[in-house]
Amino acid sequence: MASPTTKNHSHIEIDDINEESQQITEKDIVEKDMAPLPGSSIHRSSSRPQLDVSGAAIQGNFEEKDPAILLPNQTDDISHLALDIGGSLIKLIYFSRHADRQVDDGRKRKVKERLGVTNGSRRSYPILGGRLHFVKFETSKINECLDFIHSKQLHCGGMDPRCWPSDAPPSENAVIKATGGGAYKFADLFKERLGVSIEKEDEMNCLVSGANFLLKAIRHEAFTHMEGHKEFVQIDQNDLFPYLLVNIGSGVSMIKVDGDGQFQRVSGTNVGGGTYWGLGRLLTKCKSFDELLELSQRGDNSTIDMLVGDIYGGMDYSKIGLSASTIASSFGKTISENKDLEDYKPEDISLSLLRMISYNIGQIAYLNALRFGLKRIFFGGFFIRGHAYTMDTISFAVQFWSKGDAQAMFLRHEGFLGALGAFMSYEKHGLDDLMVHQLVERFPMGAPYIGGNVHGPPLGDLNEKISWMEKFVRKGTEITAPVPMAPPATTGLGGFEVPSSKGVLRSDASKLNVGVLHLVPSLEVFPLLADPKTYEPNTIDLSDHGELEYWFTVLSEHLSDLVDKAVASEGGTDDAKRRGDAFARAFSAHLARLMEEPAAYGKLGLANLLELREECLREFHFFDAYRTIKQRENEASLAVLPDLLMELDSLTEDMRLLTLIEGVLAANIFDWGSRACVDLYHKGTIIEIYRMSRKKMQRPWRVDDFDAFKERMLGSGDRKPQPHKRALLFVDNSGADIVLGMLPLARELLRRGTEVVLVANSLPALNDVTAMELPDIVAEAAKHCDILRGAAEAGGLLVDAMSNIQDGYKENTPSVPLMVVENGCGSPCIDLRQVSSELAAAAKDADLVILEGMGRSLHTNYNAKFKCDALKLAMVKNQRLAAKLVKGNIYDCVCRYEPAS
Ligand SMILES: Nc1ncnc2c1ncn2[C@@H]1O[C@H](COP(=O)(O)OP(=O)(O)O)[C@@H](O)[C@H]1O
Ligand SMILES: CC(C)(COP(=O)(O)O)[C@@H](O)C(=O)NCCC(=O)O
Ligand SMILES: [Mn+2]
Repeated sequence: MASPTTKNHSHIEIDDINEESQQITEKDIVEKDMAPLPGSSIHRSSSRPQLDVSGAAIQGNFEEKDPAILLPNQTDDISHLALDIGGSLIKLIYFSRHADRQVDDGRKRKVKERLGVTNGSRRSYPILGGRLHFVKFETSKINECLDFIHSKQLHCGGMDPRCWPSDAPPSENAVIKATGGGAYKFADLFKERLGVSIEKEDEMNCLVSGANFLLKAIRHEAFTHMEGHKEFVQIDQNDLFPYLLVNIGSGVSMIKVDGDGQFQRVSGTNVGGGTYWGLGRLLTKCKSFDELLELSQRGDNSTIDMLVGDIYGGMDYSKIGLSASTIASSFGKTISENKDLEDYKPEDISLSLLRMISYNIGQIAYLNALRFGLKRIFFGGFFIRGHAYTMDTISFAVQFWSKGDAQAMFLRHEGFLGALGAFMSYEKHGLDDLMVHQLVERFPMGAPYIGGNVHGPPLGDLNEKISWMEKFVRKGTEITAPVPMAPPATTGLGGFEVPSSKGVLRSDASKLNVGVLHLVPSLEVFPLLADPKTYEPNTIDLSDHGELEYWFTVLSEHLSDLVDKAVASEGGTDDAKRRGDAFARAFSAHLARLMEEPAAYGKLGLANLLELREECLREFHFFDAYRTIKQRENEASLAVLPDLLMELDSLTEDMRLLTLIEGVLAANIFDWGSRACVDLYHKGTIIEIYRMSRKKMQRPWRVDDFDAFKERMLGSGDRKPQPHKRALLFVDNSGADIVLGMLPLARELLRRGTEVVLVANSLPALNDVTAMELPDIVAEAAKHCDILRGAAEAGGLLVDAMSNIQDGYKENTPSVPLMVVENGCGSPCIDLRQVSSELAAAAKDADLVILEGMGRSLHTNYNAKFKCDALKLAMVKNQRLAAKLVKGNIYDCVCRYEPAS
């Protein structure tokens, strides 16, 4: 019987949030390896501490997912912290180890044995997980930075990452990598205050290795931003170089990048971010950079700038392509009038200044690109600050001067390039070896609200985090989403109109356009994808505003029911209620944030939203909200399974196959993620609903390739086809769905000599069955079925689970095996670019893939093409999706069969 499982979810860490400032700058990124990487291409200085890996041994169980490495001969204290101390801002990156240790159950051991799963794919050494946190401070407030490092003991990183950060004081030779001018300027202060030495890394080198890493390893890193429209650019790793990197910090560096470690600083300009902020501050009396930026949004630069129209009596100078609204001379109007500074609106000054500087940088950048024949220009640095108008202005300049030949692109981690490069220069981290599919982006609870500087000690535990959420939410109006989308507005000739004042630039929020990137070294690309390069998991692209609005409403309306289930799953205690409330607030805030700026967290599809919801639940320690429901439905379904099997066995082969597919589709109605279905459940018992659903299974289904599938399975006439060798069944919900739908189908395949691998979620999501739960369910079902029993035994599934089952069966079929693998996901949808190594290994011999359920086969993968035969089975439990995807109605069914492509 499926029992509620308590998985080890401790890898879901709490992001540190500062209560005092209500600002967070923790941009947790990447987890990383601890082992040195041979042949790594980034520059490494010989003076840096090296890891002594002699005598390295795996500590603990070799079978463990990410066993720690013991380095007995390692003596150096190697810091897990890197800094970029610039003229304006300090960028800090630190590493924290994943605290999780996955449960190493019997199923996993068996699967590894049988499928030959390795730890990670290509490596000869084990990998330690972890993640990088991204923080920034104003350079003028360096003491806050030092306090932060001290409070988190970031400078005391010992070598054993499992107890890192440690409480041990830094040893004599503790070293922190740092780049930027402050690495020189503040070296003594670091020694004095923290007792650590700063090891300086070259700034340009760091910028380049940081940018190369981001462009290669992070899927939605680079984007264009034109006329308010943000579009992510898929970078082909093999066609990245050469490019121009323009880092707009206090000053501006322009670097021609030809490869890893191959670059030349070809130009720069002293008119940069420091100029905007410095001059702006003097001219407007603004107290912060963000205030200045916000002012610009309400400004009208035509009161300050001399426009072409001012010179040409309101006319365009069309002969040379200049519209009347083009700026002829920045600040030019202020000379001809008898006015003082006070007579100008600070808003107008800020805008004029912003345009002046952004255009200028865009133009110089383009000229340098032209000098070297570079088509692509990436802009980084914190001057950009994710600000739509700044990006539009730069893009416009590049487009205007290049006549559309060159393209400006921006980076989501804009200001962290140098710090990232400094971090990567630690020999042991080897971030540059990471593959894009090993990074998973997560969005911490604070993401919708905060960003900015850290003051005071970070938050510690869940309780503090909830209080913070409560306190923050009480402030009501502050929870709005930030960066306004500039409206499409150009004159067609030259120059933008005044930016829209629609929306507000929340000074504290828009900085967090990056989420948390976890490194999961064991993730792999699903080997059976026909073309991983063009594969896009999401069927529904939420960049269509109507679509976005609809799905946001669906998820919002579902929220209270979900909270009820989550709270009940934790015993309905006051603590659970408080957590439930905090979860609802956090998730709603994400939705609000994304409603304002759908691309804030990278390209947004429905699958991302559904996953975000699960992540938010886990963040507030709801590890399995539907556990009781799942258990109840499993029991009810297992009770009727023997009758169903008998009924199936009495049918002819043809009828049986049809009845089995009907059964899968009918049982897919048990979906607690669908509003319509949840309403249904109030109207009858599980078995009644199942029967009703089966009765309604009239063919033809809305998408009905059953006949083609049947022909492949059973042949036609005298032709008896070879059975498939191995089928991967991506299973969906617990209860009837798995027990009365997918297991009987698995049994049929087994009966026909096909090995079956049940592919289930690694973590709970809605009422989906997990890989952990499946062996118990299979064991229970096997009590009623020889085929299942033999196969489960052959697949090593019954070793633990069946230990208390009395043996009453004759082993008359030396079966093909039935196995269970986890898919590496914790969401109702599945992104096949990032699956577990177990699943990747199981896929090697598979020649049939069956995807079941709306999440796995409609919201995601409906359009996926496979190298092998594929069957997609789902009941469409949402009216809009039915109409859009299959031109049908709610409860219509999809049976899509696609032979190997
Ligand atoms: N909170 C902020 N405080 C000061 N400057 C900021 C802030 N946010 C963005 N900026 C802009 O970012 C610039 C600094 O960018 P950055 O990439 O950190 O360069 P640097 O390494 O020179 O400090 C500033 O000159 C300013 O234009
Ligand atoms: C979350 C789901 C994808 C789960 O469906 P399943 O994969 O279990 O068939 C689905 O229930 C869904 O799209 N729900 C939201 C839409 C609605 O409530 O109508
Ligand atoms: Mn489901």
